[in-house]
Amino acid sequence: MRKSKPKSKQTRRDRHEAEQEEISKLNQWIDSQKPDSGTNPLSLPPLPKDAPIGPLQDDKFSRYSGATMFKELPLSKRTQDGLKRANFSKMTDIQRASLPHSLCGRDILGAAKTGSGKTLAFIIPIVEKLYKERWGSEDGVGGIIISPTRELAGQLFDVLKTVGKFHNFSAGLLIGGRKEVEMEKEHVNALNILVCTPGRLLQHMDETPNFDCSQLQKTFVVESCFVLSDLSALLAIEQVLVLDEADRILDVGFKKTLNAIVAQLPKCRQTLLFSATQTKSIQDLARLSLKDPEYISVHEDAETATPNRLQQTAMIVPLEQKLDMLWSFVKAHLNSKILVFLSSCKQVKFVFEAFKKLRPGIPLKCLHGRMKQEKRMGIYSQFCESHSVLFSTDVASRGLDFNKAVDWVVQVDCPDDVASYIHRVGRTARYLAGGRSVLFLMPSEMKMLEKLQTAKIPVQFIKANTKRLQPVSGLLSALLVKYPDMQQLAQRAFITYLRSIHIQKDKEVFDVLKLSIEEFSASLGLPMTPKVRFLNQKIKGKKAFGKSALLESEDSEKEDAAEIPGEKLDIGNFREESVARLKENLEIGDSEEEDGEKGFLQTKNAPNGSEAKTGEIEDLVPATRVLKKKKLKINVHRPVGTRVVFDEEGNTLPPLARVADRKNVDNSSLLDQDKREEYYKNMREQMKHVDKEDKVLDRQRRREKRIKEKMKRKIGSMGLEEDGEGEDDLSGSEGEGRKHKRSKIYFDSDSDNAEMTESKDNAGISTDSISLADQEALALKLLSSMHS
Ligand SMILES: Nc1ncnc2c1ncn2[C@@H]1O[C@H](COP(=O)(O)OP(=O)(O)OP(=O)(O)O)[C@@H](O)[C@H]1O
Repeated sequence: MRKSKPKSKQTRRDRHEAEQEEISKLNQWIDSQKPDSGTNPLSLPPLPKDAPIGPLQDDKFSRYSGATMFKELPLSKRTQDGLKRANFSKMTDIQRASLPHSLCGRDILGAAKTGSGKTLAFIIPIVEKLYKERWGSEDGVGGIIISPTRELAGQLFDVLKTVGKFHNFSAGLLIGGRKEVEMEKEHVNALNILVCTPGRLLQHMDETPNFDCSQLQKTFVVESCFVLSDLSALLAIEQVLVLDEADRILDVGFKKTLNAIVAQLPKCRQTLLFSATQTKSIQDLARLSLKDPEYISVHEDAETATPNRLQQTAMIVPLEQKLDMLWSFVKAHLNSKILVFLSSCKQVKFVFEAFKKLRPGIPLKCLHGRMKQEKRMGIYSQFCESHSVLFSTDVASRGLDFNKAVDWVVQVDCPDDVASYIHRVGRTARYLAGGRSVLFLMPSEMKMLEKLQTAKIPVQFIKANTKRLQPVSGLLSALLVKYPDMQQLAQRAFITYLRSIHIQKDKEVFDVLKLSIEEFSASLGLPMTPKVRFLNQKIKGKKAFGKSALLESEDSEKEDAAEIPGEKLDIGNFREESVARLKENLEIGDSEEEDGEKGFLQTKNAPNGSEAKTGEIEDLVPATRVLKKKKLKINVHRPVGTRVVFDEEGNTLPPLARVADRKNVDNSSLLDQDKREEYYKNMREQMKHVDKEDKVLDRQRRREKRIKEKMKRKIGSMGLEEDGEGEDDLSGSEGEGRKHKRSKIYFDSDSDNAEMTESKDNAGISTDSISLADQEALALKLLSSMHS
């Protein structure tokens, strides 16, 4: 926000008086023209053109409810200047409907389609409120905006800086994953507006000296962000709490953190909640102590729940063809900006690394919750700038407004529910822009299509043209042999995907037993299907999984534990609620790591009914402090060095039982580990051999080519016409021959794709990639050796 220049005493006094006068006029204007509670300003006719704005004769003021332009609202000149400078002049529907109410201090529960301008609808009231309260640096924190993800918090902070450019407030971005927490603690009390993620806010509430919210009297909550004002100042008069993506912040994943935050806020506050998929749960609203909130849902009666300019399609893609389809899609849209959603961090990592090595011809990026914060922010900014493909988990699904519009949203893995679908596709077609989306559905997930249609989401079902598929599984097999690290990534992707399906709440859509597991494993390039312990019982007797000689993977076991701490048991035995919690934990892991850790602690109670109950009781009593990582209790009576092992039901096993059990039942794990090593060793040998052969062949081809070119030149110099078709015949290597092939077009390819040349295929690609010709030759060899 603006840095004030040194001014003379007189100038400061004059300015102060002018501001005082402006504030007094604004307050009179707001008071005299207040819309009635419960009315919808959108239903009022717009002000007549050229009608006077603001103070009229006889101490009257113009009507601001029903206004269509920002300049018709009772806003300070500083805010008006900030809006003008950012070229915001005409209000969107949600702004028109909510601002007249929020400016006069009411609590708001706002819902509007994605990309419809909800951010300004809560930033403006905060800035205005603090201005009218004459909030200054010595007053401390006056408003808090809470966002579920760090990237979204960063984006909201930027909007705040834009609108508040001409104000004198100080504002701070407090998000997890940053090392400067100590420095933050020193400055946080001097900030007027905080934009933060829930975990970091709570950390400051708990750890920062004098960071005391008990003085808060008013809070606005907007769209899954909270804005709380002045946490520390003794003279704090009013505060604003904003929740952006409110339904997300209010759901189970953030429950404890939010309860702990709210417990430290005074009950009397203005609260603004906004989301494209707003909560209507009375319990949620009670938790926030909303007072007669204005429920503003501007698109409730709209024909569709998604933006009108969004073209949405869905198609059936069997699990084992998802990567082929994605690859074909990317290759057909090399000039687009594409956002690809996958279900877990591991999926994202694997697909990103694999595709990067296969060089599709467009820069690739990935974003997930396990990345370092600086990297996350860097990727987010880069994706704003350039045409590229961003593989992401749901961490990018809400609120983000990528600067240069996203052309396509591709949902490779089915969203958890309708709300999640709405937010994901909402990353495109923002404000007045158009956009397209495609959803891959497995045959077993077709119920999702029905649910979308019931929720007024116009998804057009299209048939995939499988003839145009460009298969990649062969290439992936080759990659896995060449890069041992990729084997691990593939295995982890495989297991976490199955787990993500297994723990889904909506069993009508998600059924892990309907998945073709072996084919899926092969499609990732894995030579054998890793054994998934949690599916063991279900696999037995099921035809779909029947014939596989499953390989137990110790690595994958570790990975499972890392994904969901405390979960070593058969999730199938969990109560529905516990499963829901696990799922939440997975999600939180993506959005807010520190919260995620806290959530994980709940799962330890899950297998045991009574302990789970304790967790429920805890939920009801707002903690003053959300649990940090639970300290391990040391059992002093346990002999040093003994390992406690749990069976699939959660019972402890005697120390040697597991070994004995393995002996009796299955010692294939160790054998298979050896087999696997052997297999990869053989593969590497074969690859070396194939490599040698290829080199010889290549040399031979090049020699032939040189000879032919020489002959051609000779013929040319003898005055004979050159035969155009002969050129193709002379093209030396297979790879070069392919260079002249056009990339296949799949779906509605971009108009300019057809111009794409092979040289573009090298853009943004890592140096350790292998050429397409090499890959294909290798893949063929491998496949034939695998079948023989
Ligand atoms: N009055 C306006 N005039 C012009 N552009 C606007 C206006 N209001 C918002 N925008 C632009 O519209 C885009 C979407 O706005 P915003 O991010 O606030 O949407 P949203 O409703 O919060 O979306 P989501 O539900 O995805 O969070 C932004 O690029 C923003 O700059």
